[in-house]
Amino acid sequence: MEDPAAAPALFELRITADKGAGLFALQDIPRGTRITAEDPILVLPPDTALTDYHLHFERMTPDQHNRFSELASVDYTIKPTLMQSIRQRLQAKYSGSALDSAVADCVKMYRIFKTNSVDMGMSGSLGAGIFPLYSRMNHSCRRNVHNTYNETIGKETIHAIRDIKAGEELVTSYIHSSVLTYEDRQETLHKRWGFECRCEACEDPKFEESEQRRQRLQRLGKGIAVYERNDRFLTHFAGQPVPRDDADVLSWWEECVRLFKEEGMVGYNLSAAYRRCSQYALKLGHGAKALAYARKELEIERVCMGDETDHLKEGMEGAKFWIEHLGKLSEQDAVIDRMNQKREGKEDKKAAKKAAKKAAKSKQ
Ligand SMILES: C[S@@+](CC[C@H](N)C(=O)[O-])C[C@H]1O[C@@H](n2cnc3c(N)ncnc32)[C@H](O)[C@@H]1O
Repeated sequence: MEDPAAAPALFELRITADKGAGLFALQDIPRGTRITAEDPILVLPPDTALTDYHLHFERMTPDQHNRFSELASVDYTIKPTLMQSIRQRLQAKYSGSALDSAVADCVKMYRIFKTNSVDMGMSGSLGAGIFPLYSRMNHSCRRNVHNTYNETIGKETIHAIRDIKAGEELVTSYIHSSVLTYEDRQETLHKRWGFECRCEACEDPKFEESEQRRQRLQRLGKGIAVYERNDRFLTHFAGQPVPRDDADVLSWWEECVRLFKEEGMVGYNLSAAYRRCSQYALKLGHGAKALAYARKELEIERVCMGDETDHLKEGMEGAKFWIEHLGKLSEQDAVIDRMNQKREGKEDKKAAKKAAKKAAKSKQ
């Protein structure tokens, strides 16, 4: 078996001029390559209260503590009432200067955790984690890698979503709703991660085209949401054009696919759009088209995650399970077709017999 430690490194950690540390490719990395699959340094359960952070901090080994403490940190403001609650909580254990430093450690830990953590599981259902390499990756609104917590293998993975050249920085997107326009992205990134984004998308000379695509994606998304919730009176989206019927909504999803691809958004958004195309094609009775879209979804899923997707079985979330489902439907259709043919055959024979009898009678 090949020793992974002997393989040439795909990337290295470098200090940048304006973004702190970041990860940089040491060789060309083809689309779909799994760049890392790593274990967390620390995981906090969902909805951990700030007043409980110290419990997790105290449980860390010296090695975990050192790796964690080296990470970047944004100086989030903490309300005086919350500071008071942390203090009260820690008073049971510490006093005097030890109490002051325990409070300071708790705040420090909170800031590092919030700056560097990533959700694990669907909408953070498994909590949030700090991962040694993920936590060193900078943001881009047009990322070149996809990161996800893969529950099947229990690791955070990073995959190349396009061919990456040696020397390029590996950049992911910190924002889930990647169709945010420039202003909204800047606001979110500044508030949460304390920086002004000057990524490829934000500094694009064809900025207007990108902005128009994102605005169009937002409008399509809103119209589709109104149609799919079957609530044309959603006041929030008043005045929003809405697809007329299923054929129309399929064409809207197809436009989303085109725009996501043009924007280089080759991730969850694109695979979800392919799924909707596949579902509407099926609803409209176009089985072959539904399967073709499902295969495209699977291709994107593999690029972003690899093949270990058993955790996506429930509700056919994973593309391979959707494809299996489509296969079963077409098997059922084939059985029904065969039954119909058999029945029609019997009916034809009966009719022929009857006609022959009638002809014989009329000859007599
Ligand atoms: C998860 S850390 C990323 C690694 C970090 N650069 C380091 O030195 O460890 C997030 C922080 O990195 C910086 N950062 C990430 N993406 C950036 C970008 N596109 N422009 C400027 N700063 C960025 C911000 O300070 C942000 O709060």
